[in-house]
Amino acid sequence: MLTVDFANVTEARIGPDQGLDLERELRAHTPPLEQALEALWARHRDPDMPLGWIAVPEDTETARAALRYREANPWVTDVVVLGIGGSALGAQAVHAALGDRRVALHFVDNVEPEPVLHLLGSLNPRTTLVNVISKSGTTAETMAAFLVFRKWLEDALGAEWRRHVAVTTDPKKGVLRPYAARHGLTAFSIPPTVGGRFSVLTPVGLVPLAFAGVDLEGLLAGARKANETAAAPVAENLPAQTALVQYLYYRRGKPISVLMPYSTRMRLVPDWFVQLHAESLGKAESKTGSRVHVGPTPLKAVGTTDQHAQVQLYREGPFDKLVVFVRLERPTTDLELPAVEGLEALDYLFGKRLFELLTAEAKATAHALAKARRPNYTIQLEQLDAYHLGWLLQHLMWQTAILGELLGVNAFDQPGVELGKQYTYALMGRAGFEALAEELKAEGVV
Ligand SMILES: O=P(O)(O)OC[C@H]1O[C@](O)(CO)[C@@H](O)[C@@H]1O
Repeated sequence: MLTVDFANVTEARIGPDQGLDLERELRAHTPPLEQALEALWARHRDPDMPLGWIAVPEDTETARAALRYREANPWVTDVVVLGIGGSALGAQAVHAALGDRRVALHFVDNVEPEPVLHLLGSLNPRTTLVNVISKSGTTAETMAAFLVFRKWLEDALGAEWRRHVAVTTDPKKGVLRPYAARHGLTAFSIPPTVGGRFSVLTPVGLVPLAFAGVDLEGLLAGARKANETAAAPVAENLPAQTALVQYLYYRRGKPISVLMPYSTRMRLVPDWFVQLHAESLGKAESKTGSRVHVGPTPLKAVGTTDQHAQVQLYREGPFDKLVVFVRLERPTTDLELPAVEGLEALDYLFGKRLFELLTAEAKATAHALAKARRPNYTIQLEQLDAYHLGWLLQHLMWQTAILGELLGVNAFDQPGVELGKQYTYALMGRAGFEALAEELKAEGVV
């Protein structure tokens, strides 16, 4: 089960000035929420709409293909994922939470030379598979990494390098697809209707996660469950409800949305969430073309770790945050805290279990924030497994899409990152970008 405890956003818990009368708000906002859900569901199979992520969990064949690929390549000890943003963050998050470590996954999502060289130096090319992932098949960082790793493989293996590369990209666009065809490389397709940050359950995530031993069918089944809740009436529709709470607080002077799982294993889920919310919702223009400059600022945190780094600010700083906790209801395994003679001051811990302390810390922090009139709600997962993580990820995708509808923006483009990419091309001397290079010179950038 995935449930949400909204007690700490209610007026009863945090006072009328910061709290919501949730029942009233839900009633008042049922029409726009219904409209948002209808708009998303009605177009989710439209080949011209970027809503393919809704149907992705039904595609169990891709998961089977990923598993077959893993089984056909038992020699692999290390998978290097070359990808950035939506082409890396989802798999990284799931891998950190559930990867079994029999095959090591490495993510190259930056172009800083030292870590790349360090990784190359630590790998055996004979047992390494390079999975280059790019929806557009053009991203400079990913392409640069591919140039490096492809040569590294060829230098060590000669013509055999081809068996060590898998390409995951758009079925038609970009430079990778024709290159893969020319060299007979294994290639997986990212459905054109699924944007990068919504693609964790496509081959983008499924191929590396198959090697990491993750239960792919579990992930998809959990995501299908999230779809079920997103199809429910608003009164039982969790993604609609969390989107509404996010929306109302954003409109009421809380521009920052924190995601704080109480789990080191889930520590990278907020990184994935940050891209999801930031690129989807941070927009200059509304769907009707008016200037809006909207978007909650997503912030990442991990409990309990960040209790000792960020919670001071959350509790006493500006009243500008909505904090969302993610808490597990039971551990996968646990540890008892032994009694130690001479440390009787710690006897409140003796005989207790680590998970009990973790849970107490999460509940205590949520309540301490509420006492300081800081709204927060808690997403509760029965346990950390593929099913519940798949459910959470798809829930957050739904929340983002619904929030986009409420804010009146297109949640599926990212025009704001384009100019920076073009300036990079100009600085790197790419043909066709001479005018921009001149502009940069005239403006004193170079
Ligand atoms: O998968 P691609 O096309 O290489 O893109 C990587 C990332 O770059 C962006 O286009 C811009 O940051 C993201 O939306 C995307 O996830």
